[in-house]
Amino acid sequence: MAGFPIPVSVLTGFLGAGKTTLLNRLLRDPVLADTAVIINEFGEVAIDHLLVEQASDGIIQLSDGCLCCTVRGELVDTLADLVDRLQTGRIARLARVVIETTGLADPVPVLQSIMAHPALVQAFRLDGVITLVDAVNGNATLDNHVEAVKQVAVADRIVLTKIDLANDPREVEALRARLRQINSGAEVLDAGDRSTGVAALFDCGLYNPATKSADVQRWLGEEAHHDHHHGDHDHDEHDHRHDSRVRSYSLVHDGPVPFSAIEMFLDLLRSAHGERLLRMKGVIELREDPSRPLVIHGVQKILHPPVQLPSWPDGQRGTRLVLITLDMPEDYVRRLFAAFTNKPSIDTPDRAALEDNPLAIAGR
Ligand SMILES: Nc1nc2c(ncn2[C@@H]2O[C@H](COP(=O)(O)OP(=O)(O)OP(=O)(O)O)[C@@H](O)[C@H]2O)c(=O)[nH]1
Repeated sequence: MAGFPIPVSVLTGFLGAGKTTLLNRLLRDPVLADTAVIINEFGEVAIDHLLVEQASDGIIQLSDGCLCCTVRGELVDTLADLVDRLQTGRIARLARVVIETTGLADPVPVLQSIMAHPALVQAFRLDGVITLVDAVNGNATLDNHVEAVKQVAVADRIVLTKIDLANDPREVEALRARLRQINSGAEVLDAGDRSTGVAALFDCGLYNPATKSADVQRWLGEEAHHDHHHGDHDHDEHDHRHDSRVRSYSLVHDGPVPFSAIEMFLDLLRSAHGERLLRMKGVIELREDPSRPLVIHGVQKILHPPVQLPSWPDGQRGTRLVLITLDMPEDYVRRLFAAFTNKPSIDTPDRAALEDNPLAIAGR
């Protein structure tokens, strides 16, 4: 059906980080007409809801005058309901969905619920995760809550809010450095900047409707261009104890890889460490069809149905995977990848050995 899959953006950030404030501002942009806003609200009064409504001119109405849905039950039901309304003509157009998660939420299950649902995965595509971090409380929040670190780790865009309230610019810079350390692939933007608008925050997906092309480099983030990780934490481990649990790194292989090898690599990774794999995205040069890159992305054990692009958009072939992990032994992943791409090092079992007995190399 025309118009599908509908891009979904997930707006997350800790309690009071400024999600609703930013959303209200964004919704004034006419580009966001025909956007449905889903608010994952567990508080008493839906103040967010009212605020969103006030700023809502031009946005579609979902039911009796309400433009946003407040989710208390299942997010998947709300999304399925939106599709149903669209298909039965009760909504004329639905160009985009924005899900504002509750502040305490781990965003990974939200992403999973879209990807794991056979019908929803056809109707929606994940555009990106926008994570807000409060410049005043951000450091303490990251210290105290691993969920906050996860929110930063899985982000495609990070927005620093309340910089105007911060007393010490050096602390803001330290926070900025910390965010880059946790997630070097995501752009870090300032909420107060005029440029931090719709264009900067949406369309993080692989396919960019503005340029009508796929931008692999932008989608994967700069991390993909360095075959090394950024997990060398020179911070005090006591202060930043959660940060070091989260790693983002890229795996790069020049030259084509057989589909079976990639499939087996991903299967092993997901079965051995699925819950530790927060997010994964990548492009693969297939031996069977090297001119058409295979695009994969996944959340934990769930892999979005892979798609093939008609050609290599930026001319740069090869296999590039970006992994964001929690408590996953990076060494294991690198060895596994090397084994399947036939680059065994001296102390790494080769692919045949892995296929014979995959559990024998379970990590360390
Ligand atoms: N000075 C300043 N205040 C801000 C900024 N962003 C948000 N605020 C204020 O911070 C408070 C919380 O903002 P909200 O937008 O409600 O935050 P939220 O993340 O939606 O909050 P929850 O839904 O409770 O998690 C409000 O009083 C906002 O006016 C900012 O950049 N600067």
